[in-house]
Amino acid sequence: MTKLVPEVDAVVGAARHFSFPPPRTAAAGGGAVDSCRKMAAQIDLGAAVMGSWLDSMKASSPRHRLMAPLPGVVGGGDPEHDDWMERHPSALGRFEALAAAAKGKQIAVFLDYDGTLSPIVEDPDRAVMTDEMRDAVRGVAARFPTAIVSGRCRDKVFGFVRLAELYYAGSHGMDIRGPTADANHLAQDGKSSSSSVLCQPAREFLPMIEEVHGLLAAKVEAIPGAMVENNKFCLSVHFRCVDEKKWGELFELVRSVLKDYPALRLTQGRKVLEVRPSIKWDKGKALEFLLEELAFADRADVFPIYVGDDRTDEDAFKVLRARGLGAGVLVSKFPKDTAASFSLRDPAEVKDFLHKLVADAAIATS
Ligand SMILES: O=P(O)(O)OC[C@H]1O[C@H](O[C@H]2O[C@H](CO)[C@@H](O)[C@H](O)[C@H]2O)[C@H](O)[C@@H](O)[C@@H]1O
Repeated sequence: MTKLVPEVDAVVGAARHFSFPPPRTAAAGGGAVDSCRKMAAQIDLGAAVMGSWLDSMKASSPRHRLMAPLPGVVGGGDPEHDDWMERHPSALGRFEALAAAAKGKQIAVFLDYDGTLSPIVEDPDRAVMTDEMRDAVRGVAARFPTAIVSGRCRDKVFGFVRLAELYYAGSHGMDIRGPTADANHLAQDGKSSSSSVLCQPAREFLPMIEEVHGLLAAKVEAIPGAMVENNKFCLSVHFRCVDEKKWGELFELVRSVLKDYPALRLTQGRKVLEVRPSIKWDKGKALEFLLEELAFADRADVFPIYVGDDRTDEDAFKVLRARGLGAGVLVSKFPKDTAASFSLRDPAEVKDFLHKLVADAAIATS
């Protein structure tokens, strides 16, 4: 039986009213990472249901936009907006509360790339980061340990960010490397060094991913606008530029290829189907690994801040919430079910937030 199922239920299940700081739960409290390989166990995801996948693909493009509040009106007069903003206040508007919770603690910053540091665009190869955003990330990295956690291939996201002093967790956390130089040094060839690779829990899947990439790339040619991106340990099948009437056909095509690869699973991001190894590893596990790597895992005086916009970032938000640690910040203009505590509307607000973090740290140490 083919083992594919959308991961939307986990996100929907997170739709509760949360206070800040988030409550500690016993469930995931102690989960220190011994080694990435040890935690990469196989999981069974059950059977796929075509209808629910199509619903999920449609839900990856919400139409109900969060309005900027009108002067004197809490949320622009929209009760849904007001309710959502109450549960996920702006990390800028409530910056003082967030800074107060972090006061005296070691901050560590984890940043998703697409939709967080760069705006979503039609062509994935053109999702560049502005110099202003790079300056903001550089400033944060000079103060706090900072990581990029992306679904992209590690070298590709490094090519966009080009800051050697960061940690990079590519392929949804399945390819982690540490900083390669001090804050003023950029890699000469625009590529990252392999000498600082810390964790690759899906290495044995590389030949299979290559093979499936070839099969999928050839097949999706039949669907105008569809495109397969090779992210090394996972694949992205993009449908942003595909006519909605063809989404079902595209999904069936992907499923027809994956039925012969039960060791792979399918998840979903923003107008993208993600083909990944069926190992129990995601951005949440990558966050745990990095906290361990930084020797922060067992410290109560650590305040991780994770900023992301996508369903795949929910795994990291859930880790923070389960541990009662730090703050998850969802980047979204739309009310979404999320385990994050705070929100920001778009990458421009992310940039302002990063600047504020640096300014606040400067005041605290002056
Ligand atoms: O974890 P992330 O860094 O957010 O990466 C997730 C996926 O991001 C990219 O796709 C998304 O952004 C594209 C460019 O704006 C957009 O065209 C696409 O529709 C989005 O899904 C990237 O291309 C994927 O490989 C990543 O998995």
